[in-house]
Amino acid sequence: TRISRPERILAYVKKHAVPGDAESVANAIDAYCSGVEWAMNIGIDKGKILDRVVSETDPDTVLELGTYCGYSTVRIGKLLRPEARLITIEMNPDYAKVAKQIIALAGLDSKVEILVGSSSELIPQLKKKLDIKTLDLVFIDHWKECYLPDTRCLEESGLLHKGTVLLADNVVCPGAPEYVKYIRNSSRYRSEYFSSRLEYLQVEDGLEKSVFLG
Ligand SMILES: Oc1cc(-c2ccc(F)cc2)cc2cncnc12
Ligand SMILES: [Mg+2]
Repeated sequence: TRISRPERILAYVKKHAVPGDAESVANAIDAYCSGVEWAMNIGIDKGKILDRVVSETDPDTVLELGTYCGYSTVRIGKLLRPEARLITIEMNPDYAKVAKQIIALAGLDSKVEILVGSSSELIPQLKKKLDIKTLDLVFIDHWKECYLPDTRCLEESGLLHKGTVLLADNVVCPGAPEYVKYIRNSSRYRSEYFSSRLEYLQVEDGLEKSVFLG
């Protein structure tokens, strides 16, 4: 059988990126996915919104739900201070295998920890397993049906503090209606929608930024 799409992306990055240069890794993935074949990375336009939210939040501890090939992991990781930590959860071991190599190529492996498994099982273990107190930023970009249950789990696990930022991808396409309904109607969050484009296409999509009020 042919190699998978993530493995084709990895091969392209190995050929075209500069080891240790995170920006060249992200640019290589964008070049491949714009020019050769589409893939579900956050992409350039939404990526710039992600960059701005990460820079404004300047987090010590970040949780990403949904690693895929590690594109957003690299985009976030390259903006973090040296002592900051980024935990990313991916349930597909084949995706995680590729992401680990892409994150290492970007020179970010010292800041990033990839956990392979179900977010609903791993979130309750974060405090104990990873000596984490609370999260400063959560980037939600996995299966849309998991956005709301995982957010409830983050609340109940005591992982959110006053001011924690949740940033959710794909709130328009493919859409996360239950999550959006909950978060926009909850008095425990202040939410803001950032309209953009689906990665590498002219279709509308957007990010929902929600600040936990405690
Ligand atoms: O950014 C994304 C985009 C799409 C997607 C797929 C097919 C389509 F037609 C449109 C959009 C799916 C995703 C699944 N998980 C995380 N992120 C995703
Ligand atoms: Mg996405």
